[in-house]
Amino acid sequence: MYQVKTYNAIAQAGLNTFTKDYALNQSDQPDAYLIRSVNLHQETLPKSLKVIARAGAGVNNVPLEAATANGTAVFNTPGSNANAVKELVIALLVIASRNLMAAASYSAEHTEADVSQRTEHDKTKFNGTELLGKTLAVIGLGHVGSLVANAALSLGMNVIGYDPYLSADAAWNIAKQVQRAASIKDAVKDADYVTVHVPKNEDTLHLISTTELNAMQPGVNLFNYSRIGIVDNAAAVTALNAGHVAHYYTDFGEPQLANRQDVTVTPHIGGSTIEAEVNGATQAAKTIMTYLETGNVKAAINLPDLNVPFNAAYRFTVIHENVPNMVSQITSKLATANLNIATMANAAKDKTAYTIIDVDDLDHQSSQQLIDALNAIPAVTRVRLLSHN
Ligand SMILES: NC(=O)C1=CN([C@@H]2O[C@H](COP(=O)(O)OP(=O)(O)OC[C@H]3O[C@@H](n4cnc5c(N)ncnc54)[C@H](O)[C@@H]3O)[C@@H](O)[C@H]2O)C=CC1
Ligand SMILES: O=C(O)C(=O)COP(=O)(O)O
Repeated sequence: MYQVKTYNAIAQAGLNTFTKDYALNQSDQPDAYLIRSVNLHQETLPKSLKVIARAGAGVNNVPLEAATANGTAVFNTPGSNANAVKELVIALLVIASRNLMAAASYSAEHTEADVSQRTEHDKTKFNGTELLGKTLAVIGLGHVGSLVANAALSLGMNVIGYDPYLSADAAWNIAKQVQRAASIKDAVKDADYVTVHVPKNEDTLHLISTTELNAMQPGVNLFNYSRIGIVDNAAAVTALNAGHVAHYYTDFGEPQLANRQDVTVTPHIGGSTIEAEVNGATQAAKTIMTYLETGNVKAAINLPDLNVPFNAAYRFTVIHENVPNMVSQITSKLATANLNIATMANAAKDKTAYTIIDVDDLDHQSSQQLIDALNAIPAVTRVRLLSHN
């Protein structure tokens, strides 16, 4: 039985994906975590933990170095909630252009006596503009940004994108009318609306700060549905106070943003639709099962891709540092145990490497000795022995 520990509200339909070989929240020695936004940075990851699956996109809440050192694979569920974020950002573009928040609050305050005055006479206070023909800058054109860019095009907007690290797969999803900017400043200089869809990491902290805000034209509307800290909120408040930024919409509250007419904070609901939650939880559960049962890896955050059909009787998987002489050390331990290798594959990503070795015969008595010997190789962080049930 595999043990899975869940954090946050995980959609039941996703949890139902687990087969009868999986128990949920029954052990303090879990094989897997299935999480959303819980902050794991202060947690000590148990040695039993082989995999963390984040239902959703951002993994800034996961201590990636500690996970890698623990031999714990980390996955997210790319794209599972991208449509939810896209729809929210498009809604906010419409809200921004029509001054909808202020208009609705104004009408909500009406009394029977002044309803006619408020609905007809005062409507001139809430004239809006149209999105048609306006310019949207999209910073980050991955799963979310590409959908936002394409949807904005279909509303008749001019769309300028900036993403220096765009993957080939992501590029295929972007309509050719999206103009490509060479820098953030170029992307935002003519924009009426600027939206940011990048992961949070040390390179994107304060990606939008004073310099970038000053490069925008007065009256710009700014959207941060990525993460707190990607927009420098202190710089944003200065730009709002100066009237340079007209309105700031974000999914991430902070005291300095509170009680301002020119800031709209939503409570981190970008991915909070029934559909996105089911998609993410289902994808995460499948990822956990594939990794625990086969050791195969596709699109992990901290391990290389390695996909070997599991046809042999037994499989060793070894996570180790990406340093010379590892494969020969590993195979020499198998040779010492008199094991014949049926299939073997190895791949590396950054500082980490991963080796899969399939064998047909294994003497159970000596298998633990072999696992111990492999674990004793200094740069090895995790050894697993898998077999078909
Ligand atoms: N508010 C919410 O509930 C949600 C927030 N998010 C946030 O949005 C982020 C983006 O999500 P996805 O589009 O699904 O991720 P993704 O990984 O598909 O796309 C991110 C894109 O940002 C680009 N990028 C990275 N650094 C950049 C930089 N310095 N400048 C410009 N582009 C850069 C990458 O090349 C990639 O194309 C997530 O990492 C997460 O933090 C995602 C989903 C829901
Ligand atoms: O997927 C993401 O990165 C999100 O921000 C969504 O977070 P959540 O799963 O709603 O806590």
